[in-house]
Amino acid sequence: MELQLALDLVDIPGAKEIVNEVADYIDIVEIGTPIVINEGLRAVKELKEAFPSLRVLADLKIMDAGGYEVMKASEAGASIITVLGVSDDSTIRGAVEEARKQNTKVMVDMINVKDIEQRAKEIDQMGVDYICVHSGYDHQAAGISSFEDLLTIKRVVNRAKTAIAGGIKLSTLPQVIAAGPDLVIVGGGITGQDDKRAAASQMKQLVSQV
Ligand SMILES: O=C([C@H](O)CO)[C@H](O)[C@H](O)COP(=O)(O)O
Repeated sequence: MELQLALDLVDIPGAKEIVNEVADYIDIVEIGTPIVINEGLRAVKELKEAFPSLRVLADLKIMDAGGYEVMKASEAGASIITVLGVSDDSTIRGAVEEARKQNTKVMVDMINVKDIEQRAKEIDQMGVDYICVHSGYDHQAAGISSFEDLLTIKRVVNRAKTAIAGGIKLSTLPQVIAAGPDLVIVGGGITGQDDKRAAASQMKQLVSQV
């Protein structure tokens, strides 16, 4: 099981500062959607250059033009790029085709997918690398968690790796780990702590036991 750090509410220097603190304990660093909106793919490029041994995920949440956008993120240094599960099949297939050419990977974010079971089965057949259940900020504010969705995808996904994101904290991590995702994505559960290094270290210790 791997740990991904999601960076959302910082600029490029702030992102580098946090990764400096926690790099020993994370497998993947995510350049979150808000950073991409503020700073563009330059953020992906700069983080990859600063931390070449880490995989960088570009959380573009692609909804259209999958092939083109995966190409641009891959060229910037991303190893994994996100596409939305609510997108048209052609967008997801285009993203997968381009990722294969670029030797990068596609993660499908299931945020706002209504029928998780049915859509996860369909997407799993499209050759994507990860299927991620996700309770985004707005759902978290409404008290919605994606834990039940994780159990669903664990049951029906056979080919892709499974991942979960959205409001995961040290206190909820053991329950998440027990469900057996391949990848756990944590943002505020690390970046919102006074001692980020300690939080990342404790989380890495837990996910590494599996
Ligand atoms: O994808 C995310 C969100 O939609 C903002 O772009 C976050 O990276 C994801 O939710 C993980 O962050 P936390 O919820 O703070 O753990």
